[in-house]
Amino acid sequence: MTAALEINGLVKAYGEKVAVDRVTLTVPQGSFYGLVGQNGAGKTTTLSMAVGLLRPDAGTARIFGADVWSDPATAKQLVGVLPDGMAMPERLTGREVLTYLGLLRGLKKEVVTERATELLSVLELEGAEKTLVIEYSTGMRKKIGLATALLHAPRLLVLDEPFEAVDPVSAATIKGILRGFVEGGGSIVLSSHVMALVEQLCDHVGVIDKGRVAAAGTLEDVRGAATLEDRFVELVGSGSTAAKGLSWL
Ligand SMILES: Nc1ncnc2c1ncn2[C@@H]1O[C@H](COP(=O)(O)OP(=O)(O)OP(=O)(O)O)[C@@H](O)[C@H]1O
Repeated sequence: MTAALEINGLVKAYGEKVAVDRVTLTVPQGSFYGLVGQNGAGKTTTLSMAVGLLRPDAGTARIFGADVWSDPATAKQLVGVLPDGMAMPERLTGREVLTYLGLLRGLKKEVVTERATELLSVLELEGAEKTLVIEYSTGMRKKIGLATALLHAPRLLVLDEPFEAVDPVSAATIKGILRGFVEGGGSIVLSSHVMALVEQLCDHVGVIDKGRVAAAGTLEDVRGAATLEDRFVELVGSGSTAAKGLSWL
């Protein structure tokens, strides 16, 4: 079966700094894939290249077999993306953003209106329907970003830290939406720092450390008999060093 997302040998350097160093990962269809790594490990850079937002120095990314760079129209129709620090038209209301992006995606006006109403309601943004995005809180921005990712009913969702700054009630709603999406045959890749969340939601996990894949596979294979957090610290960390400083505190 064709993978939902297949990235092969992705490389990205910013000047001397190699942010992503030959990253190869396969996200099987129907899987809920968690990408974890420390701050600056290269998750956002990897995901940006995987969905065609950032051109790699080397390597390929395919979404259901469609190359993101040589066949972007096919690839981008199949994917919904929540980028990190999403740039949005800030002087539009949430509904206007959804309408604008839905029409750009080629959806019919009635379909956009119906889906926008439903998304704003499910994500509890109806109250902010008439508010400009520039006035949204960080969590509300995540939610409207998620709504834009879902609007065209993609087969793959790529979500960069979707739960960051989202309150627990909204997080529970989003978890429900994402689980339902996978149960309905969709595939998801999300990045997160929260191991418990990845353990709770995901069936596959990839650990990125200093731009490289430190481990990848099913959740069971990666964590073994340990918790994901213990395994993660074992793979990437020297966690105790932080505690040695700050003697003045
Ligand atoms: N536009 C840029 N210019 C220069 N360096 C960059 C740029 N974007 C990212 N980097 C560097 O590339 C590395 C990987 O960053 P990236 O944002 O991909 O990490 P991350 O795993 O998503 O981190 P976090 O968990 O903190 O969001 C970091 O060292 C970062 O400083």
